[in-house]
Amino acid sequence: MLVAGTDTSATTVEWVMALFLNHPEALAEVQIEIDSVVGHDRLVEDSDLQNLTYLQSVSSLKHFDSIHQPRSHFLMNPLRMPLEPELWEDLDRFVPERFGHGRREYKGYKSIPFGVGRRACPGPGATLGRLVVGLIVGALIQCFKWQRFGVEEIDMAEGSGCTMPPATPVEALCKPREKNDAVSSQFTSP
Ligand code: HEM
Repeated sequence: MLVAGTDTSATTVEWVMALFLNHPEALAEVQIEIDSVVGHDRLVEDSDLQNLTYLQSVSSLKHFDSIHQPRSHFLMNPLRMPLEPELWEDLDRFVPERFGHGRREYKGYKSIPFGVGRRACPGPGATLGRLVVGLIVGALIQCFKWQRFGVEEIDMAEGSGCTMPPATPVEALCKPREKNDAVSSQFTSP
């Protein structure tokens, strides 16, 4: 469980934050969404995720291809599926809406970042991966303002390793959002 759940989630959070840093307009939109769904008095919870559709759409872009190497012996290549132009239009464009408003990337099994069938990533309704990444990214955006160090975009080149981390670790500037002081303090409260 530790092995399946740590590097996979940490790497995906890093990629999702990189996407947000390169698309500040999407970051602003998600912050508005979180503020209106969750407010300023409590941290984002798992029951909120179904209503945070734009957050889920952007996160899906990177769930999309940050999968661990499949352990099954079935002859299928989940790493290729998100890169197939026959399955997906405008592959190189940032289009979170393709996953938006309740649409799921699994529809028709066009992408299976969490596997399928009996050995798939477990979870109540949503997979544990989707849940954990949604909660972490949601809390980071709810509580902090994020920006890149400069005008240069975050490098999206892939490094090596079975969870496919970024080639260059993602670095960014962040500062607490003042109106969320009450919520941020929950990070440190016992
Ligand atoms: C973005 C994060 C994650 C991704 C992309 C992901 C992806 C996957 C995939 C593709 C499989 C199926 C592997 C196979 O076909 O053999 C899997 C299985 C599994 N995952 Fe995840 N996962 C993530 C996060 C997590 C988390 C947070 C946990 C637990 C806290 C977790 C627990 C497991 C377990 C226990 C299995 C094995 C299920 C079984 O063999 O019956 N995963 N995951």
